[in-house]
Amino acid sequence: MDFLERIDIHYRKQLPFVAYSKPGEDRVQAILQKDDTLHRLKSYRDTGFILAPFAAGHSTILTVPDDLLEASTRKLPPLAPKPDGSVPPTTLRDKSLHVKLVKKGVEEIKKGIVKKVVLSRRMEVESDAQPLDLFQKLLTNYPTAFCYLWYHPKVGLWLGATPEILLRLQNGRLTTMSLAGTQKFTGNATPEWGEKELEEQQMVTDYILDALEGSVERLTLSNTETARAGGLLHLRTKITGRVAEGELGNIVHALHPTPAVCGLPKQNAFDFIVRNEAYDREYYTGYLGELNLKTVKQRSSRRKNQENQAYRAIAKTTTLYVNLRCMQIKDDTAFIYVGGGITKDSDAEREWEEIVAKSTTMTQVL
Ligand SMILES: C=C(O[C@H]1C=CC=C(C(=O)O)[C@@H]1O)C(=O)O
Repeated sequence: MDFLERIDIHYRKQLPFVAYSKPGEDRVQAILQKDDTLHRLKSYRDTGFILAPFAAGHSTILTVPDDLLEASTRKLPPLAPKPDGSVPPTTLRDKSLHVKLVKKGVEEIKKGIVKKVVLSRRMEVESDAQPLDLFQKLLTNYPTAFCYLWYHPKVGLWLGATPEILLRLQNGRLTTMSLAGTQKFTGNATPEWGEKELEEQQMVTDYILDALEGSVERLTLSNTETARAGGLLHLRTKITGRVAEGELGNIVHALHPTPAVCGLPKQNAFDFIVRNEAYDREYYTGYLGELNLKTVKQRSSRRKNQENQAYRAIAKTTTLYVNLRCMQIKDDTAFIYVGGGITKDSDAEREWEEIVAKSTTMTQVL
């Protein structure tokens, strides 16, 4: 039985699982939990796959690695999106509400209450697509993103293709990134950036450095570069350092939510978001990924089994991604979550266009 079939059977039995592919890797992995217990994360020493919300109103969920699967993405049948399948699910009402929200955010900045705030919305599209087909399209379309399909019968079904890593920790070496600023990719992978985007991204870099100082040694920054994410480009600076044993939870809490998804100062931006966005972000702009897991091949000698290799955890690696460019599927509706960083120089119309462009990462596969 192949990788997709096994996941499909698990999903039909309404049992929790997550299937995912890391940026640039040509393999897809899955963690299957054998029963439908809702495990909440107790400690950052736990092992499994976590899905954490933006705000504390929802739980951080741990998918327990009862069964681990892996396959080569090259062996999965590629599913390309429909060429005309990128109509953004927007209405005039959506637009006017978002423009109003952004203008309110800019006023808040002018009053000096916040310096930056990330404002988002949830768009709805009718869809009867099969989650596994959507996941395959994500894999085909966004090989440089972290693509995932996450399911728990007591929580719901989420999927996405995010360009942003929250952190990676392996053998005491920490990697994170400051990712912000957006423009459409129009063929030039190294375009000019405006002041607004440069400033917006610098704020994220400064925040991360400040948050990590004290708990991370030998902090090092890469040059700031342009990173492509589907049809979009962002500014990215990679940050690395050394971390002592047992610091993971503190580092996650110091980083999340970064100004790439919340704002500055953090608490004021957070309060503004909760009071004004008028919907619940749930797991959008939260984070997800492997916690203290390292998978190592136990090669099967039987050839027909080679797609479904079994794995066991032997060393501790944590790789968490920020849950961006994602959607939640409920019955026949896909809820697409998108947002953008607002600074004093934001133009509300342009901010609207930016989130419409971001929404096409998901609408293209629907
Ligand atoms: C909040 C989102 O993107 C963040 C990450 C990269 C660029 C962003 C921006 O340019 O605003 C956002 O900070 C989103 O995609 O919903």
